[in-house]
Amino acid sequence: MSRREKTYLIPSHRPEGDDPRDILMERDRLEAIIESSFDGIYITDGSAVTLMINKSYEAISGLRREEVLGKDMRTLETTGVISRSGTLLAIEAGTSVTLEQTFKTGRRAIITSTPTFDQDNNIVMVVTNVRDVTEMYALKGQLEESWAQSKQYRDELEAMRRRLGSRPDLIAVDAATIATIRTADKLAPLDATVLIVGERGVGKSTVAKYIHSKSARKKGKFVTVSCGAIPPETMNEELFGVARDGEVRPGLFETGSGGTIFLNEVGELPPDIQMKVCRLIHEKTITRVGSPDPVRVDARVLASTSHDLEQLTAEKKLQEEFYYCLNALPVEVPPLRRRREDIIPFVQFFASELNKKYNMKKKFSQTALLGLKSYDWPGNVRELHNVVERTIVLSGRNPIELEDLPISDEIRLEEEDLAELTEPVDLRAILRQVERSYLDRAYARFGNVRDAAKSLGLDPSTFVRRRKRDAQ
Ligand SMILES: Nc1ncnc2c1ncn2[C@@H]1O[C@H](COP(=O)(O)OP(=O)(O)OP(=O)(O)O)[C@@H](O)[C@H]1O
Repeated sequence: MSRREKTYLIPSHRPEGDDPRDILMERDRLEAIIESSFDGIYITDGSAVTLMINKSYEAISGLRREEVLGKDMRTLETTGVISRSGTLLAIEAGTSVTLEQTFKTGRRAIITSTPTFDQDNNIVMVVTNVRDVTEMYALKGQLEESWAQSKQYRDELEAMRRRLGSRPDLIAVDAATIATIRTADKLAPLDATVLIVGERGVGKSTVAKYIHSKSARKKGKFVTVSCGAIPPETMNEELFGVARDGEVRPGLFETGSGGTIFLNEVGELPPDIQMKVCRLIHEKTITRVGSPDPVRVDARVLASTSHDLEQLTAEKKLQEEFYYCLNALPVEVPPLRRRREDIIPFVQFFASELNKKYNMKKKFSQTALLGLKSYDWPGNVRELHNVVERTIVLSGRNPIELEDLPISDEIRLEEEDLAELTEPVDLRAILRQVERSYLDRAYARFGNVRDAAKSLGLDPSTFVRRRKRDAQ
């Protein structure tokens, strides 16, 4: 800044006898204070001609010194350099004026113009404090956007909860799981065979039960047939029942009449049984062992597999007809590692169930939770349940730490996993920004620290301290 500009700063009149060197030093000191202010400062003389602006003003407004220095506020207003002049309003009103100002650069600020009077009550100077609100508006925009987004999520969750209302034990937080549940919702009322596909322990039986609970057959039985667990020699009798020597023993399929039959690991069924199940699906009839008479079984068939049925068909382990019989409406339950947002809710859900069961109050530390979230879970939800149970029962510590997990050796927390841990640091920064905008707004509204602090329930010294801190 040139000397000539500086001479505007200190009024030219001075008491007789003052040393001009002292005055110059005093002026420099004042200059330095104004220049180092975080707020923008804009000073005019009593007739609204610009005397000085500081660096912060340039930064906030995007205007350059030479665009405004020596200019009358009326000119700046009419040429659109600034929207409305606080200085002119303050001169007119004879008191402080606060308003929002837009600059020709598109930036925005809250300004407070305060007139200074001489002994004869003439305005000699107007000092305007300028606070940047561009960032605040950007933040406000971001905040509104995330509000809108979280409202959308809340609505979706709410809708999902309404649908899951009768099944509070069904965890579906990750978008991938929600998509699976949506598909299940569409298929549930159709009374058609659905093939539920997914790795071991992902929740295929759980989805089958869900479909049953949302179907017209929900009041009927849900009969699970563990296809791999029934010895082949007795399978026919167990599934289709026996009618021999006037004695009838109904099989599993018959007990499911009126409800749903769930064929778990359907690929394990031997070929002769596969064709009989096809008949059950298409004609809703079976024949008991020992009798040629058809018996009506009005059941819906759901099936699950963790194998590639197409490959089993190519290998001739699965009859082609049976494959087409099953595969018309497939639903995929993704592995847990592809729906990681479910992991922590699962842990919390299982932990609360197990704490009740064992009368404990164990919790997992945040790092342990992130460790669990980062693990790949080859055994999916079933493995997760086992790990949570083992840890709750065996760990001597509360909260349970990462090292207490039986899988801790296999967990490698990467930086991106820990990003969730460092989130509170970002959050703190965001909160500071929000706090700052509130402090600034209050100050702009009341024009003084005391009232602004009071409006926010703070004492003035805290208000000043926080404002200073948040500005850094
Ligand atoms: N979405 C879910 N909400 C709550 N619990 C679940 C969910 N998915 C799975 N589980 C629980 O995880 C365990 C394994 O689930 P489930 O038996 O449904 O898996 P699966 O895929 O049918 O297993 P498998 O392939 O071994 O037959 C069960 O204890 C089940 O209650």
